[in-house]
Amino acid sequence: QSSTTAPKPDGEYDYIVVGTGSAGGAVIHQLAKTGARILVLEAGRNDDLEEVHDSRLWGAALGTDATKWFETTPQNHTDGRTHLWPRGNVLGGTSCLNAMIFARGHRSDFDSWAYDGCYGWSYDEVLPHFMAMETFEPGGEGRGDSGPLFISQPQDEFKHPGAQAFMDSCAALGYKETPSINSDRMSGQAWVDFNIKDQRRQSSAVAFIYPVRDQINVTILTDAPVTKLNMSGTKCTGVTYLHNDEPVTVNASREVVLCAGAIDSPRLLMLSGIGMANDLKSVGIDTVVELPVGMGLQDHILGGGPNWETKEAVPVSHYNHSEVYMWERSDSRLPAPDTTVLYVSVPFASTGHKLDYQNGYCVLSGVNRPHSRGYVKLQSSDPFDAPVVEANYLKEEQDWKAYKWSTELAREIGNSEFYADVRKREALVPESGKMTDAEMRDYLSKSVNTFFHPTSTCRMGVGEEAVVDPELRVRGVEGLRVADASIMPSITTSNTNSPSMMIGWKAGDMIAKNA
Ligand SMILES: Cc1cc2nc3c(=O)[nH]c(=O)nc-3n(C[C@H](O)[C@H](O)[C@H](O)COP(=O)(O)OP(=O)(O)OC[C@H]3O[C@@H](n4cnc5c(N)ncnc54)[C@H](O)[C@@H]3O)c2cc1C
Repeated sequence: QSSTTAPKPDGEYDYIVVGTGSAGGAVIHQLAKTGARILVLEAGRNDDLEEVHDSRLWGAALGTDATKWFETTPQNHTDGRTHLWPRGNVLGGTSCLNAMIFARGHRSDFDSWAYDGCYGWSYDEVLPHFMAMETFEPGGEGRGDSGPLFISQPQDEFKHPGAQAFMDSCAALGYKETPSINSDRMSGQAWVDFNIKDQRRQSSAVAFIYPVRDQINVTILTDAPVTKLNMSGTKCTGVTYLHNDEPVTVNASREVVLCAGAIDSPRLLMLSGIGMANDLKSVGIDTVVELPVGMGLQDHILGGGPNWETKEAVPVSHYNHSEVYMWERSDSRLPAPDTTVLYVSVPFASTGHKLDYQNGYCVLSGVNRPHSRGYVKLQSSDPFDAPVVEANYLKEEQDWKAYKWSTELAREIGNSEFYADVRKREALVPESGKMTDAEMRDYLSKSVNTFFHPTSTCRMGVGEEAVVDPELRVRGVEGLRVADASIMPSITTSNTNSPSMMIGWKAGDMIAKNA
């Protein structure tokens, strides 16, 4: 872990924001406008790396020091494999690594949060925040036209032929196209919205932090890992972070806002004595406030089974290799989609499978309303020790059903006539294309990959499961909020960048209102 050598912050700060990811960037943007004195501490590096900015290089950013890696425990239902979870370690956090699909979520995601007591978080109430933060290039009802985050769609002249074949296959199977994944109807096949402007990534750093970083009230340190939240009784007074490898204490006169993401936010809370007493005791930490920190972890599965070898090289995507998605219901009795399928213009398999060719395409299959939940726990009281990450993929039978349904749909799409000219053969399945139930279960468990969407480890709510209240204040603690993907009571149906940004934006507004 590197440590900052920038001049030490010597001022007084109203707010300390820990982490500059999807949510943190939006918090900083909104708080900066208030004129309050803000210190931003980011553990990772600066974002001066081409791999982070060129949208076509997104996979390459994973091979740089802008990425750090967590690993799950061996998973019972994924053939005993562990799964690597990359996270952004850079100004802009994981918004600098992600595939740039911009999907807000289904109306029912937010309505269910509100129904469970998270007042202020229903779809109608979060929509103005989604709208305020964006400028949607094509425009339209329910979309923003003056926010700092630029959102576009693939342009006709650059659309990928394999993506077009996906749209045609879905239509031929009877599914209805939707104009945008962020329109009133999320279900159906669509050309995606993405946070890309002129082949450049709109990370939360570029969109939210750059416009305010030179303001006199904003101090930003990168390479400044926070190791602990400082507590005086049950009040959070500030943080300790590493400066020139030395621990330094800084105070916040108003609040500390924790935006370290779904693994590191619960980790920092637990390291500071906020967590489950028995677990903390087992690693030698005294409990200050007992809360179910780390519990409730969710992630989407992204299955990498359905792959096809092609006769020739597949054209290179002008964008991010995944220009089309379809969200659908695995059971027509469901009120909202619980699965996704998406075309990718390169081969992609999980660690459970090996592909023995270069040229190909795949149709990935996702479980987007998972019932399974896991946890994050500390392994020790050392802030740099890896945490225990138990994903519990496919623990609940309902998730198997949804996964099987979406994988079968993905196979149907990839085997359709619309790929007949380019397809050589389907990989990873018997030549007949048919599998027994046992073979299918084996294929599915080997295909499981993460969608890279961990959430819900510091859940917002009003009951015993809640770590933060609907204003995102840590329950029973003064001067401390959490604002990032960890606060989602349940994971959104969508990919998680857009809702994380909204959470940060809304948090900034809520804090500013109380200031
Ligand atoms: C490979 C990949 C592809 C993805 N693709 C998509 C996609 O296409 N669309 C989509 O919507 N989502 C996608 N996601 C998921 C999405 O990017 C994340 O859900 C989202 O960025 C989470 O935001 P966050 O604010 O919660 O956390 P993060 O963005 O991870 O931010 C946390 C920040 O806190 C910092 N931090 C952590 N610990 C400390 C500490 N101790 N001190 C100081 N700072 C600290 C980190 O360095 C980081 O900058 C993808 C993710 C990955 C990894």
